Amino acid sequence: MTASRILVLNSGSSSLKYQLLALGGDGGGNGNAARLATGLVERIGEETSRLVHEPLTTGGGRRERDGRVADHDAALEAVADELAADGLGLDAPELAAIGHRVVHGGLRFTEPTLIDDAVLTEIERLVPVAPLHNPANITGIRTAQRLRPDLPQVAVFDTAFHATMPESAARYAIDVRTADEHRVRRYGFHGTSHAYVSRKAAELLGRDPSETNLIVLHLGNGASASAVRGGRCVDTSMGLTPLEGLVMGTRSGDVDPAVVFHLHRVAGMDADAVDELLNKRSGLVGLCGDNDMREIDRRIGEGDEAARLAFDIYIHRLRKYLGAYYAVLGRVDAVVFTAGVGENAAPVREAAVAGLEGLGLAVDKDLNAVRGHEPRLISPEGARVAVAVVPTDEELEIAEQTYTLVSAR
Ligand SMILES: Nc1ncnc2c1ncn2[C@@H]1O[C@H](COP(=O)(O)OP(=O)(O)O)[C@@H](O)[C@H]1O
Ligand SMILES: CC(=O)OP(=O)(O)O
Ligand SMILES: [Mg+2]
Repeated sequence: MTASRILVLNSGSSSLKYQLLALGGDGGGNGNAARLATGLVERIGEETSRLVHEPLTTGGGRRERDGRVADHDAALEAVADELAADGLGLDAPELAAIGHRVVHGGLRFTEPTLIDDAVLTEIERLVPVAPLHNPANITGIRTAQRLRPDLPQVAVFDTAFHATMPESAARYAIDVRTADEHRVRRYGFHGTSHAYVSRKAAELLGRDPSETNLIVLHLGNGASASAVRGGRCVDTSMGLTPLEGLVMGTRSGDVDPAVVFHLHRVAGMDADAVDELLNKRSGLVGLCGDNDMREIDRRIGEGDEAARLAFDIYIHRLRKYLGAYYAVLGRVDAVVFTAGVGENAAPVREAAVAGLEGLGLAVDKDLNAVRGHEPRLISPEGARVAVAVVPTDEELEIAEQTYTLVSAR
């Protein structure tokens, strides 16, 4: 059987990550998916944009291009050129569909969805509740439609996995009529990652996912925790928007909502100014000027007080959610770390569970220091609760969901 190619686009506020995969054919690694090319365009809109492209099957090496990429439209054009140079262009007949990561799907979208005008309008309507993400996702979709109007375009939503949250976790304790009228509730994000990592973690533990309870910590630039019972999400730390919960690279996570009125009344900041403060000038960058955990780690090593305090605040919040989700689940089989920080920052993992032996939680120092791309346990042998590192792969998950949907048409 010949494979179908799926191009996956993950458009962030200032970046475009992409992967081209072949699915449904014979052979190939990773189940039956083979990765053909991967890359990213970062710092879109700045003078110092950079494109990194890596063909994975042609034997050609990794290519980097520096120079301004004005917007997401130009970014996708540049990616299309790189793919074409490898004989993997968007005009290839093997290309079966384009899968898009869409961050906010609201109440309506809880499954992978074929994109038409009505779907696009609904994704646009959700821009106010995902202001950093949905606009970039929409540009990605429009450009892809322009380049290949004949191809199915599929949206895979970050919110979908969290649709199973019970009302007790999904509702805020505010006036019900106001909440319902404006659809103010907790949606949760990074769901594609939480779902993928939950399945992989159960596999690593040798357990049936339907009988496995997990706390999944997706710690990237954006960060969120999920409580997963038997493969279904029962609580997650992000809410109406991807601002609630953990301390992130540039986002505050939880604050007293009165901070917003206070800054309005005493500092004259309007809604947009506070929005910008909490989303872009808070979190690690607001606390110490850096949002990259590698840099923070280096500064801590030099005795930098601000970096130390930023790290401590980050860890304190993470531990609070760990404790909360332990109580939500009652029985926990594993705590699972994923995404850029979770997969790479051993000091974060160590500090997150330090002193929690009473809860059955510990990391083995040597196992925690191991680096790698495979799912692995880092808890001591025989530990009551496993602690694991499971690399996420949102692109593979989106490709598989996209392939399943278009193959069934
Ligand atoms: N080797 C590393 N050590 C510590 N932290 C790392 C390392 N590599 C990446 N990170 C962290 O991961 C973050 C990016 O995570 P990622 O999951 O790629 O985020 P996003 O998908 O939101 O762009 C970086 O900002 C940095 O803090
Ligand atoms: C929803 C979200 O926060 O996504 P990211 O981590 O990619 O910014
Ligand atoms: Mg991410």
